[in-house]
Amino acid sequence: MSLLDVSGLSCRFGSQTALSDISFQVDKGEIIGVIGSSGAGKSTLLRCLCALERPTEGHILLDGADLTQLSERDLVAARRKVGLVFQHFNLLNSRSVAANIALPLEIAGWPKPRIAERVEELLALVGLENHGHKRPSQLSGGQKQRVGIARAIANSPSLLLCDEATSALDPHTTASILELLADINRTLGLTIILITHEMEVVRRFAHRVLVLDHGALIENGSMATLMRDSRGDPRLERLLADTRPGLPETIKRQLSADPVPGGLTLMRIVLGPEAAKTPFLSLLTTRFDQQITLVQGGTLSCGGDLLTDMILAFSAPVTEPLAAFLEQQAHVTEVLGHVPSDR
Ligand SMILES: Nc1ncnc2c1ncn2[C@@H]1O[C@H](COP(=O)(O)OP(=O)(O)OP(=O)(O)O)[C@@H](O)[C@H]1O
Repeated sequence: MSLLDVSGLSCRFGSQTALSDISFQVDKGEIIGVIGSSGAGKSTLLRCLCALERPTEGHILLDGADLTQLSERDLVAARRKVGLVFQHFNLLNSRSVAANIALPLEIAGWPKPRIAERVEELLALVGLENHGHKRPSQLSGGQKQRVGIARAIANSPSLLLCDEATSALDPHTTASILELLADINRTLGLTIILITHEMEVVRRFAHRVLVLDHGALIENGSMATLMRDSRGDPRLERLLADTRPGLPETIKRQLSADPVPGGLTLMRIVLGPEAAKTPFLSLLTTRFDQQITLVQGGTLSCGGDLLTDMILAFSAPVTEPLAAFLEQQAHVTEVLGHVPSDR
């Protein structure tokens, strides 16, 4: 049984539909990235998943309990199963770092000595051993988010929801927070749903991607699947644009849909984890009478897997045997167009 089973979820505010008939499952230990442009419904989904919003229709089963059917009293207990990490940390500056982390444990009625022990354990887990006595205002943004994460996992939730958890951080700090979350996922087996508008974060961190668009779930798969399905879908192409190798402007200007006599054919090729380990380019050159140039791209880390996402220039028209070979070896092949060879 899945840890989380969302079925037929819709949420409307008057005539405004924020979520429309959404269904997906999440297994224990998965890291899911939820992405979509502004107004796609990400925050509404997050609020439904932590039972802060009652959906208009549908069911949300977390550990077998339907959040949409629970009484207010049972919801309090159910909400403890969901940890929340916020974009702006939401720490209380009137309390020390340790007391911020202790807060959910106090609310849950833990005895004081056990709280102190647990807080020490959590401070060590997030790499803030000697910072417990400080006020949040004395910490950097990355350290504040570490406190936010420690507080969110204090009660050992089944699910950690991260709401734009890295959007207020610089790229270096973002990387260190994602590393911490990946560590927590690996060591504690904690299931994580990360809601963000940053594709790069999803690409590096998530095992699976859910794409929301105008309240509908339009994609649910690995990063490799998303790359394949994005062909010809402007909504997905737009989301992926910043995170994929693109053509330089000078080449783009010369691109034609029709073959150019004596020119080059430009193709986007995505290789899955297995093919990404093979000497793919030399294989192509030796097997087929072609000169092949790497125009852009290389190997990327995608949620723990390696994918190669590249644009290649082929010196001669792509023959049927070559096309068949590419189709068989590559996860995605897409002819982008043709350019003169003296570009
Ligand atoms: N309480 C509300 N009352 C009315 N409309 C709402 C309410 N909450 C959300 N909406 C509408 O539902 C749609 C989805 O909003 P939501 O905030 O979930 O999107 P989002 O993907 O999180 O956007 P953003 O990235 O800008 O935060 C939007 O059109 C929004 O205006």
